Amino acid sequence: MVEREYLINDGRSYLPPKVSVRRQRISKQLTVKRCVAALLLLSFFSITYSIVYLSYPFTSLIRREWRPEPSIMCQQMLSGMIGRLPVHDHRSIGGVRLRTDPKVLVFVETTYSKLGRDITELLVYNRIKYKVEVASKSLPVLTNLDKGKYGVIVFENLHKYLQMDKWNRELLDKYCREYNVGIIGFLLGTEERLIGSQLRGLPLFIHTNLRLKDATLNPGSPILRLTRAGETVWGPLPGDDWTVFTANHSTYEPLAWANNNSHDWTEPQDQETTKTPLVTVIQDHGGFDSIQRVLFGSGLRFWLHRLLFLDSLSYLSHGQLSVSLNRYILVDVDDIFVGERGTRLRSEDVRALLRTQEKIQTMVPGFKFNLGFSGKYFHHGTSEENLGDDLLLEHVNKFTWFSHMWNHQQPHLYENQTQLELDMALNKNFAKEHGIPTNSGYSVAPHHSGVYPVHEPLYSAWKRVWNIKVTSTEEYPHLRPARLRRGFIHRNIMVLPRQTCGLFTHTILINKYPGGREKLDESIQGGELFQTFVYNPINIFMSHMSNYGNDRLALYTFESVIKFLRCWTNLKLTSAPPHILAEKYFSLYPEEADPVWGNPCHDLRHKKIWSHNKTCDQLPRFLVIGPQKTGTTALYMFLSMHPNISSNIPSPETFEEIQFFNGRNYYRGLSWYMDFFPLVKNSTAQYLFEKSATYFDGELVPKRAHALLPHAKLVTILISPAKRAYSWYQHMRAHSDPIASNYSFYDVISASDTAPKPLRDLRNRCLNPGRYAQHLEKMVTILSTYTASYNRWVNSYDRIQSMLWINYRNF
Ligand SMILES: Nc1ncnc2c1ncn2[C@@H]1O[C@H](COP(=O)(O)OS(=O)(=O)O)[C@@H](OP(=O)(O)O)[C@H]1O
Repeated sequence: MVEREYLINDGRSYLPPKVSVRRQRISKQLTVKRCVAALLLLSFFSITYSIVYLSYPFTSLIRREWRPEPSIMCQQMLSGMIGRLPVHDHRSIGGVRLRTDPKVLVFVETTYSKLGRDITELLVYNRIKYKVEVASKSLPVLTNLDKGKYGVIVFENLHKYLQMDKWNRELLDKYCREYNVGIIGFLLGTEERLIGSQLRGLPLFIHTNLRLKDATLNPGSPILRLTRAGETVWGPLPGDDWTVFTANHSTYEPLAWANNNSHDWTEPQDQETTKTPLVTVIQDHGGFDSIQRVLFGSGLRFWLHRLLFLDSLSYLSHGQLSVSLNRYILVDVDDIFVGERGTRLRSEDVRALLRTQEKIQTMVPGFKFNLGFSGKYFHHGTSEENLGDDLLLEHVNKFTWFSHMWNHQQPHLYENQTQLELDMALNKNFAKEHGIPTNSGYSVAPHHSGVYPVHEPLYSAWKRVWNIKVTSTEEYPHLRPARLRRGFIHRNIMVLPRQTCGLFTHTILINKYPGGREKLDESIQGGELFQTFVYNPINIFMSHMSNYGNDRLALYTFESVIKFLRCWTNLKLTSAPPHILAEKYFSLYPEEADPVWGNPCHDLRHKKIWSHNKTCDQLPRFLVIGPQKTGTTALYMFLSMHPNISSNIPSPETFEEIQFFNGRNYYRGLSWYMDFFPLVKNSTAQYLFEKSATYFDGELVPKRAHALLPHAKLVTILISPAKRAYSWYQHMRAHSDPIASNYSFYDVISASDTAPKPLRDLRNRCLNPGRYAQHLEKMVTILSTYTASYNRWVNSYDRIQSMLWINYRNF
């Protein structure tokens, strides 16, 4: 029977009452069935979900098709020309009369100007020495004993050079000609747009305030050494204040050019400029006034300019300021076996790791991923991830390996050295059982703990259990900025600076990358990561296991950046085991072997990874620095009598003096020093102090004391230098020194430079500490270089002045 529906007058359907009851019954039955079906469906999904969830946590639902693939490709890669073209050696051009270790002289607009800071930071990164002068002041001394002090002169604002007063300009130009030194100048945007304006005194014209795109290099330029030509940086260039050059003389040769990207420029001559490439960096060969120059139409915001700047320094200094083209790479993969379930490596990830490693090996000879393992968490993943663990071990010899902590515990949390060693031994036993090599001599501490600030038990345990020779950290002397990271050697363990690649344990998915995928790509393509490779001859990168599973961001990152480096630079990439890298590092930078102990309490991050047993209350608040024989022992005794003042406990070797900052004791480390200031319960002493009379003339003391105790007061007593010298002579006689016993005081102090060495040594110890003005001046100068601003410099100076204690009666 057909049930009819009637339309009521408002357009809705209406059923007659009898039909409606039957229909309601049917509808009720249907609803029950639907509910049951829905319930069944829901239970099915919940069971399935919990099964999935139990074996793979949420992260396994990652959409793997979004995983980024390294797609960097360039003409030179395609043509197979990479590594075949000769690289310019700037040393072969022209003679120079520079000192062996020339600096760069940088003229800045103000001490705070942005580009000036960019320039000096770049120089610091590349360890190129420099001197900064504010332009328009008088010139610094340019020569020393007929040798030029500066290899290149840089002007943050070229106009400051062009508008220099006649005298200084002539002096500077004369220096450049006579010592064969070149000038680098930057031209930035102007308040009003200049069009075809001539640069004062030069046959060169500029257009300013342009927007540009698509930068290309002149492949024939002799300046290119580090930088490789042949590619184009497509797209808009950073900034809207570019200056471009047009020349009226054959001395000029373009180094880089780009296309106009300014839509608002409608003047007739610009119709031409929109089509012809515009010169953004130009070389002056010196054909006009015998001075070579490289002029930049924008600052260092554009990454390519950073490379061109380094090449210009090299070219204009005739190779005296060239950076090496060799780059060593080591990629540490920390936390092997440690990651959480669902974020670890599966078999397919391990296979991808091997494939990428093979690809990188074709570009970086000797490259192997360096895997840092914590054995306790082996097979702690899902069943698929456990297969990944097995596959890593199947290919154990394809990688290099190093030990993390057995249980990933931070070493500074162990006060008990035996326990620390036992845990390390567990990891070693694990390695032996699973065929992992144990002889790399390299290890890394979880979270950098114990490496710096130094936790002595870690160094001892590393030596005893693993015979560690090398480690690496990003904590010394401070986490940021990266350009200031340095190495040091402690207890024969070489600590290398470690670089970050922009990925951390939590950075596992491209669509969650902080700042978006563009941020990572920017870092790879000319940005921070790319520049890390360019500036550091030895690169040890930190990455984590989770970066190689999931979206495999680390594989993407390293393969991409290596390709990008090959497209844009002539750097020779290679790899070597950590101990070889460490030896190379300290032969390149021998001055870094000496550590500098900072105060862990001045850095939150350092405090966090410092032993809980330590406290900065155990450090002195003032130092009596000498000089010797001025009554320092008497002062030490008088001060110690004061109930609010307490001195160090005596040293078994040097009695009341610790002699930490001036000699070999410094290498015993901070903990050793602090042990001289034990915390005494219920003590009223608020002021701890230390007296070591040899600090006064100790070469390294100002730097070291300032690093550890930047706020400490320094106390010095000055008496007549003659009386001081005589007192020292008597002191040596009293100690039966053979020279003092056999020579008169007059003989000693008047000994010539040809006298026997022991006699000269005694003469020096008598006379040198008494050169008060010299030592105080050095102290002030050193302290001022370690302080950031003028105000702090004044404070440092005051620090010495206020505590200068002149014993007039003895003068
Ligand atoms: N109160 C007081 N005032 C001034 N001078 C004093 C005082 N007490 C000791 N002395 C004299 O200081 C000389 C020892 O100096 P130091 O203690 O600095 O010597 S040391 O460097 O620690 O060995 C030593 O000098 P000489 O006797 O001339 O050798 C001490 O006699």
